Amino acid sequence: MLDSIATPAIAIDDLTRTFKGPQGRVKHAINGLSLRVERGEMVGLLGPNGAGKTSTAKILMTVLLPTSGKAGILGHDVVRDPQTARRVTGVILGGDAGLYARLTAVDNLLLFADLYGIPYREQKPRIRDLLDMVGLLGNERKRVESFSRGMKQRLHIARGLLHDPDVVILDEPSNGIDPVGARELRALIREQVRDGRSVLLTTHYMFEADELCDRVAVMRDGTKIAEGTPDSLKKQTDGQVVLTVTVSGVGEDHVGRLRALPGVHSVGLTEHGGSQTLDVHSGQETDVTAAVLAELRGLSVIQVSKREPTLEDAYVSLISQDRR
Ligand SMILES: Nc1ncnc2c1ncn2[C@@H]1O[C@H](COP(=O)(O)OP(=O)(O)OP(=O)(O)O)[C@@H](O)[C@H]1O
Repeated sequence: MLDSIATPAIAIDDLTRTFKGPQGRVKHAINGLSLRVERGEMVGLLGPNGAGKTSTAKILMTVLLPTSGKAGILGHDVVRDPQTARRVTGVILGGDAGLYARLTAVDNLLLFADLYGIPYREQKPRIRDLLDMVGLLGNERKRVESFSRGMKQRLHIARGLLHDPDVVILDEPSNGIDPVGARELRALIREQVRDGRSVLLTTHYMFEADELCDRVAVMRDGTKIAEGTPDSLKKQTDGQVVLTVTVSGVGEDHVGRLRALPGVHSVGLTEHGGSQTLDVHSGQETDVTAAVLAELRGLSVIQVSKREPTLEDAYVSLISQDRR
């Protein structure tokens, strides 16, 4: 049933990958993961640092072997038939790896077109189309070392799509990209699905997953702890409100005391240079505002507001529930 219309774009079954840690201790980077990406679907793989997202992406890219379990791209097993799996897969990474800084954009693409075995006469028109699509025409004769991070990322996309793959794996593509560049990047990613490609996206940016993905899977410690549409995950926080407090001077002891308050489900703390944001999740039936502010007495509270839960809130709630 290889590559038939019923074959999922990506099929991962009971996948495990272990590494030897210090003192020979076995560490499960992936622990029994099963996941499908259907044809024409974009699925987000979310999770905190060390959850196993990149290890999963690497197995799909055929650069890391699984310890057990199976993974296939369009029915091509990544261990038994890595060459075919690679041929149908485009890989788009974040950061500097995978591009030659001293070469121009067009020379980078010509080099990879050779590596992908694209016939010589097709290379130039294909490269021109891709440079046009990612908005780099006019800069194609400049060396990559002179490119901004956003321009490099657009070149990564062109590189990943050179051999016109049906399936695309994006590993944290917008890491370190400024908000305008990241928005352009999201539009480019969205176009890939419109063109009929199937996409697996790993990201730390919840609004990106919410905006782009048909479904998301949340991993923690190598295991999938939740899966569904962004809306279905948000619904799990139905009946919750988030009290957001901009403050400075909050420590772990404050967070611990806030978590213990009656009616509080979870607490998130984000640092932004001089200030901090506390997100306190609670049920609608209990107004925790007064109790929270009492715990923060003596600190400099800048702003207090209430809002509906976002995908990020659902994610934080899932991750902290799993911790308990
Ligand atoms: N080559 C390796 N040797 C030993 N341990 C590894 C290796 N690669 C990954 N790990 C471990 O496996 C676990 C999962 O790592 P992985 O990079 O897949 O997580 P991640 O979800 O992609 O994290 P991040 O969001 O930080 O990129 C981590 O504990 C990591 O330290």
